[in-house]
Amino acid sequence: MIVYRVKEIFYTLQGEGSHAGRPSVFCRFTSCNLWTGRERDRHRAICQFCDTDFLGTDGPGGGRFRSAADLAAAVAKAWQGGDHPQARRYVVCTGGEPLLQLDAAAVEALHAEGFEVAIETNGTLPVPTGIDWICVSPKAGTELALTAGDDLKLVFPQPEAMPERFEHLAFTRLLLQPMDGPDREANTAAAVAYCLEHPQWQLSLQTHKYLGIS
Ligand SMILES: C[S@@+](CC[C@H](N)C(=O)[O-])C[C@H]1O[C@@H](n2cnc3c(N)ncnc32)[C@H](O)[C@@H]1O
Ligand SMILES: Nc1nc2[nH]cc(C(=O)O)c2c(=O)[nH]1
Ligand code: SF4
Ligand SMILES: [Mg+2]
Repeated sequence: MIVYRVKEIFYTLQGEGSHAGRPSVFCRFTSCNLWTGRERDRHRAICQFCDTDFLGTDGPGGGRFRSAADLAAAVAKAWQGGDHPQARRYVVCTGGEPLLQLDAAAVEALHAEGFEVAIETNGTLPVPTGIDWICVSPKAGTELALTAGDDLKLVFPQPEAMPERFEHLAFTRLLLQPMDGPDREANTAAAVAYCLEHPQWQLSLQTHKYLGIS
């Protein structure tokens, strides 16, 4: 039986959010509940601005893993940082929407391989126990199932999901990330202006795109 479908597994720096700059293995799960991933469906998706190819299992390190232990072994194989007393191994589970697949067994197996486990999620699905770092990125037109965590990283601007709506939630940090696409420059300027006026919000840039790394 195939348990986990993964688009790609790769080692890079976390580009976004509070852990930007941290060496990380990215485990990108296939599929999302807010878009099919097909360009022809984008205009009618709930989430229309996605910057990611999460379809299939054909990326570097991707595949179909038959158990949590197999998945964790593939993640461990991708880690290139060795072991150091001041740097725990770090895996970022993303997608697609990782919470369609990531379960307590996978989190446990990743812990057993020595990883601290982070997740990037749209916040619409319940989380399994044991995840060490939760980043929720809310999407207009959806209801949040996850209203507490570490980073709340809002892609900006989304007219139907403005920052005020999320300020009362129980997150350690509130971040605005400029929406990439044809208006990235204007969106970045608008996000800078918003943070300057509302200092409870901080800017999150997608630094990997500026650096030209994955
Ligand atoms: C591709 S998503 C995968 C994880 C999950 N489905 C989610 O939406 O959080 C990873 C991160 O990229 C952000 N993102 C996606 N498209 C973006 C865009 N065009 N500009 C800026 N951030 C984007 C998401 O909001 C999320 O924080
Ligand atoms: N370097 C890098 N940092 C990231 N942070 C979140 C990402 C994602 O796609 O979830 C991402 C990504 O795709 N690459
Ligand atoms: S929820 Fe995340 S993965 Fe799904 S389409 Fe939106 S940004 Fe992409
Ligand atoms: Mg990305």
